[in-house]
Amino acid sequence: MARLPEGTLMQRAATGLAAVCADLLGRVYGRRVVLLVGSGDNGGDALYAGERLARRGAWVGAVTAGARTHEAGLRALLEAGGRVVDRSAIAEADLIIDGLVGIGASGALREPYAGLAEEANAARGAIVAVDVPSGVDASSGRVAGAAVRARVTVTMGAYKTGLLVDPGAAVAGEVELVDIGLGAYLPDPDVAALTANDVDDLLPRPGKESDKYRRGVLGVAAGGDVFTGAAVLAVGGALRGGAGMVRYAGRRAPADQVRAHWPEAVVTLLDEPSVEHVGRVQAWVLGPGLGVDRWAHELAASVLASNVPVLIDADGLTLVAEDRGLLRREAPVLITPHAGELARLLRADRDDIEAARLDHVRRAAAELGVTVLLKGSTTVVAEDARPVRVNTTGTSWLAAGGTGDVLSGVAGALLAQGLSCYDAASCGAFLHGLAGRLAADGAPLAAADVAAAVPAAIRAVTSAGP
Ligand SMILES: NC(=O)C1=CN([C@@H]2O[C@H](COP(=O)(O)OP(=O)(O)OC[C@H]3O[C@@H](n4cnc5c(N)ncnc54)[C@H](O)[C@@H]3O)[C@@H](O)[C@H]2O)[C@@H](O)CC1
Ligand SMILES: [K+]
Repeated sequence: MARLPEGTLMQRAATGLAAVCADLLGRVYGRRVVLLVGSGDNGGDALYAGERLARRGAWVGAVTAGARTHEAGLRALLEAGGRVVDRSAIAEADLIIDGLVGIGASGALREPYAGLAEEANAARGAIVAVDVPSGVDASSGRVAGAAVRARVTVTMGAYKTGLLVDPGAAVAGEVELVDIGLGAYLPDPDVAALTANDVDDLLPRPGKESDKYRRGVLGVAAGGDVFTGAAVLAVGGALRGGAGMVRYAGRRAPADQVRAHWPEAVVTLLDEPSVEHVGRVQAWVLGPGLGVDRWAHELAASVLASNVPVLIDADGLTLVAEDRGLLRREAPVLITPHAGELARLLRADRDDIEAARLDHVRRAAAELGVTVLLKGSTTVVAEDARPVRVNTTGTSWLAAGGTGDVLSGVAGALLAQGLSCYDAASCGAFLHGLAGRLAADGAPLAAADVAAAVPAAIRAVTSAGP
């Protein structure tokens, strides 16, 4: 890269930041903007953006929080008519620019930074965070103490992992990337996100010589006398996810429900907890609504004794948490826990997992020797020696009963069609998240709607274009 004059990157960052702020304000002239300025270059970005807004007629006040302040940035702000103010100005601001700390932060916010973050959160003005919301660890999404809750985060040069992974993602608001001329991505080699084009490339498509068997047969061992719906939803997800055929195996009550909802599925009523006579499948989904009694345990053992990939979810995870020996098998295993289920599997604390999802999903993959899809408001997929894939689709409306059963069906169908656990999990999460958005469209959804929207999600990635 050719050498850039010192400060060029910061000027580009400030220009992008000021443009986003001006958009958010609508009219700049006469509006009150307060800058929270830390001692590093993150504060410098805020000061130069403040200079630009002051030149357009905004009232701009800087609250300087550190022992030092970016000297040239402060001079520029003062020359443009801005001023240094005390923290009481925060409450009256129309817009607050958070330049306390960026990627140079370490550990929980110290005082006075932490208190300023809380005051900004309590104020009426919208907050624009510079690079990352202060208090969020840019490389992991960890929040160790107080953190700014931003309306918009303007991030420089690259999407930081901490903006994609909770709890950081939850406080970042909308994320706007400013290209400062370093290329759009400064790759963190340990984290990746699939795009619609990646998913399009990975998705299996039926060819001329395909028949239902060659397209992939998925076995579903799910549902019990209590949770019959889980079986219906998992089979629905599997059919919409492109399995050539779905074989359902289970007890009377869920089997009757599956038959009634899905005449396409081949149903085997099990008298014994064994799948020996179910017929050939290329992969299994095990666990949604299955129960955790002795019968369920034996059925799980029978499924896991097969030589095809198995996706384990829900009650299946409770069963393997009690008997980890079930996971010892040759063929691949994909587990799809939420934080509580992973806590039981790792004998860890649920809150610790929520606070450091990347660390725990990596640990689970390494310790259990399986592929792990950790569900949550950001879903992450880990496999030993591969980058963690962070899912960028999804919507909070997906936090509804039964959506996880649909996900296991969709990802299971991709496994049966020959994708690896890693690709099936990450493509499954992508399509499921997108289907959730399409189904919700700003309003509550039911899990069955998500399954119904999976084909539209597949069409959307196919037509996304290169
Ligand atoms: N690196 C680059 O190429 C560019 C960086 N830019 C900006 O520069 C930022 C990074 O600047 P710096 O490296 O100066 O670091 P920061 O400004 O992110 O933070 C470092 C300062 O914060 C203090 N600090 C660290 N942890 C703290 C804590 N927990 N509580 C209170 N204070 C704490 C440190 O003592 C240090 O003075 C980026 O986030 C971005 O905003 C942009 O100007 C564009 C170009
Ligand atoms: K910041």
